[in-house]
Amino acid sequence: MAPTQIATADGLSVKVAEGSLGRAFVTFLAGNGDYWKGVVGLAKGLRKVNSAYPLVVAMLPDVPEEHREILINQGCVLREIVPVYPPQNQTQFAMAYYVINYSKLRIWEFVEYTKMIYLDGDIQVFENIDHLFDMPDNYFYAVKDCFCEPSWKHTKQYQIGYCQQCPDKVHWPSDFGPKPPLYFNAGFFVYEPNLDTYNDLLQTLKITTPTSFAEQDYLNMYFKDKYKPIPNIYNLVLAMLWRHPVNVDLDKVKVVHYCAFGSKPWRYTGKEENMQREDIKMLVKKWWDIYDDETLDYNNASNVDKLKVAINEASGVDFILASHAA
Ligand SMILES: O=c1ccn([C@@H]2O[C@H](COP(=O)(O)OP(=O)(O)O)[C@@H](O)[C@H]2O)c(=O)[nH]1
Ligand SMILES: OC[C@H]1O[C@H](O[C@@H]2[C@@H](O)[C@H](O)[C@@H](O)[C@H](O)[C@@H]2O)[C@H](O)[C@@H](O)[C@H]1O
Repeated sequence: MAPTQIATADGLSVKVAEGSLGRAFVTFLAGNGDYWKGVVGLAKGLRKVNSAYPLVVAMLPDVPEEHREILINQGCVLREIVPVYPPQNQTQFAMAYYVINYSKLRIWEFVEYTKMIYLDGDIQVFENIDHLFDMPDNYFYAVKDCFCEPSWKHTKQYQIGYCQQCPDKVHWPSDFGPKPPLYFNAGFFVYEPNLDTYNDLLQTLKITTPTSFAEQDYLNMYFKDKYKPIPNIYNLVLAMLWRHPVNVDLDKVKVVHYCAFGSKPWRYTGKEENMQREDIKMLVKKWWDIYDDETLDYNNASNVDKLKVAINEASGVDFILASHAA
């Protein structure tokens, strides 16, 4: 396959063969708000669990230079991406800003990597999950979501109390047509970058009517035949703690997804519903313990860590050149 043209920090232009950079984690960052704190926490969390792979940040052009420098100084490999927008439509997204999440689709273009694990910026990894890269290729691995939060109130599932987390509690009525296929949370997934898939994702999006959970709905439709559920220890959607506690063994959870309303650790006030729960307070503290741990900062990292990043930094685009030149 054609090599990828990349620029190195010293201005040389080199070609990197597709797949030559192997495996990496990747997250998505947009805007000049405070999600960069989530990405710093994620970078430090992956370092704490001694992951063998770097963290790539797919970021929109609106991420300010100050935040980029912080992320570079925390050993992140920054890749600037162009936004992806869905077709113009009157859709009411569950959250208005979800429209920017379609830009996640750009990560299928990162074909200098053979396999990547995508994590939202509001996710923390508390135990090593490198073994997930060894799962068989050609599938889309993710954790089943839950339909019981009010953010689902527009759906038939929510209205009749049906949830894939407890399919025997309320059965799907036969006159509603076929039961919904298994549905994953798009905040964490294992996938393989591929240009054919990437181009088809973008082309298919142009003829797909947007729906309330934006790119999460779209990815569930697109990968419905390749989707393989993995245990929720790899992406604990926090609402599971009060919606389906019997499905959660917190002692075994490796990855926590701070997506419940009011649970973003860097914004936590404890005032929202469920946010005074002891388990929530414990998980928010666990996140802060990593974020505040200076021994986990990149400048205190091992040389192996720095070599890992240096090899991958070569895959950066011109803006790394620009930031060093600034
Ligand atoms: O202003 C924003 C909003 C979202 N995001 C990214 O998009 C992901 C998904 O958004 P969010 O976490 O709010 O979705 P949730 O899983 O909480 O519904 C975030 O984790 C970030 O990685 C971002 O970078 N800036
Ligand atoms: O753009 C749609 C988003 O949909 C998902 O978030 C939702 C989903 O998990 C619901 O089930 C929860 O009820 C809700 O709280 C939560 O925000 C993904 O985590 C996020 O990355 C992104 O794809």
